[in-house]
Amino acid sequence: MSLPGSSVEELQEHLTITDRGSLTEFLAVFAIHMPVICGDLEAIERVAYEFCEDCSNDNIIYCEARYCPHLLANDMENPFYADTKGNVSPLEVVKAVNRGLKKGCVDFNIKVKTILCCMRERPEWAQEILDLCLKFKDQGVVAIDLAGDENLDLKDIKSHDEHLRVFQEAEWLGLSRTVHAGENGPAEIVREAVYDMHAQRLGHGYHVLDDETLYKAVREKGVHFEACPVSSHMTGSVSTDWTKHPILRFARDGVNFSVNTDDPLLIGGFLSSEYETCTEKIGLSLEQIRNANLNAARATFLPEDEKQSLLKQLQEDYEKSDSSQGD
Ligand SMILES: O=c1[nH]cnc2c1ncn2[C@@H]1O[C@H](CO)[C@@H](O)[C@H]1O
Repeated sequence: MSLPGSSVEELQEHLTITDRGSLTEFLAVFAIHMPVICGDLEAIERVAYEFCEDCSNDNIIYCEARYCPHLLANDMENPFYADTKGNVSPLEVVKAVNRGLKKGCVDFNIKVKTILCCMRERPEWAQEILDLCLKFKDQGVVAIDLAGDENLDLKDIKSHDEHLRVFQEAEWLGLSRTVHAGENGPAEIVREAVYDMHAQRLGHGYHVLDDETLYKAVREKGVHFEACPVSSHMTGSVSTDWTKHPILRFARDGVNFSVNTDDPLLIGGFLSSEYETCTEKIGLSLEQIRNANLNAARATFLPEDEKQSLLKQLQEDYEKSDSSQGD
């Protein structure tokens, strides 16, 4: 295996992004570590298992984690990250992730579901990803996503027809949908995600603010914004001035948004560091962060009864924490 650095600490320096750059630079880091686990089912299962441990250590009680099975597989003619073709299919990848999560959820007393990502640069994978979502609908896969660099699509400001088709089919089949849109791309991609791809949630979505009419419409529609404060800054997707961060406006306007981590390995922190950024840099209040978490629970892709019990648990925990502070 070839990896930069001669110790874990040195490797970490290559993987953790400390300077603000572009989304393209941000995504380029995946090329360092992904070839190491790509096609290695044992490693993939272990990563999924340890992900539960990391979540639990950060006091997370429920999480929807997203990944693209094809990026971890190596059985295609041109594997994305592997140097050579192997025999690990996207199906085997999903099974390995499910095994790791199943065990991890029990051992660390946490609930983790998954969202499978289509990639903007590989529309030819989309149908198989939809098929995998449907196949594993009762085994932890809760939704379909579209990830990747939005600027790739900017030539005609439109996503690939195949992605539109697959998301329309997902809606038709009753599968939940989220789309990375308006992160570094324009408001038009948000419009497309909501109206042409029927996204109930948006990955990031910040640039909706460039179009006030659209902003009003999606706000009224109750579309949920999955904001990722640290990464939004690292990818250069928002202003360098933290106090002008889109989520401040979202919070003020009562927009349905939540606080999430985007690629903890790259940003070198987990959910608590996002909260820290929200309070210390952006200036959100504790109340606003709690509201964001309640929004997150309401916007989960869980069945209604599980959603209600998650909401109840959060509310009870917040009340408990308030009353213990009053003592
Ligand atoms: O912030 C992001 N915007 C767009 N694509 C992303 C972002 N973070 C990660 N990925 C891409 O989506 C895949 C599944 O998570 C990752 O492997 C990466 O290629």
